[in-house]
Amino acid sequence: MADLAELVASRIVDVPDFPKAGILFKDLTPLFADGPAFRQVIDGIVEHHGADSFDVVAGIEARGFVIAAAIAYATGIGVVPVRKAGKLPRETYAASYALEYGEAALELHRDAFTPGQRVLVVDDVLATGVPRPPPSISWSGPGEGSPGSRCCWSCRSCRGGRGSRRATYTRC
Ligand SMILES: O=P(O)(O)OC[C@H]1O[C@H](OP(=O)(O)OP(=O)(O)O)[C@H](O)[C@@H]1O
Ligand SMILES: Nc1ncnc2[nH]cnc12
Repeated sequence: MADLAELVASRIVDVPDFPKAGILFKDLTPLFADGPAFRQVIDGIVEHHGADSFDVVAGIEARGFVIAAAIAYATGIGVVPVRKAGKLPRETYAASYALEYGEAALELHRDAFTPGQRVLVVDDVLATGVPRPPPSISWSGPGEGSPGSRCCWSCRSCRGGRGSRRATYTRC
């Protein structure tokens, strides 16, 4: 796991003051672009959680889609997009939250999950950690209470100018 965390850290580029002054942006595009490294990370996530421990994977727009789709393909399960407001065509559940550098609202189709389904929720970076559903976001309706919330990598010291600039990555 330490090796994997080091691999991830080595493929992330820190971009100061993006998208606004004071934010140290963690750019994961080099990790996504490196086939062997990306595969190792996806396999590591699946191994960490256990391929039999979830029935569906949900990815948070937009960078979470990249990871969720890869996990879904690797495990042969389905993927549910958790989207920014207004993108999904049918009835949704929605929740608003504050990002490290703004506001956002996430939605998912009301019939995205069935009761009792175990959902692996993935995203690329956890900065404030507010929008991890659930329990941070209380999705209601079918499937309520059943998902296991997981963020792939949490990023400490993301906030430029606050504390150390050295980031550490831990799988939760
Ligand atoms: O812990 P937090 O403060 O919530 O920050 C992390 C979230 O912010 C980013 O998404 P963003 O909304 O910028 O969207 P993007 O993936 O479309 O770039 C990132 O991909 C996470 O979803
Ligand atoms: N510091 C950061 N780097 C990359 N993505 C982010 N999303 C929210 N904060 C972020």
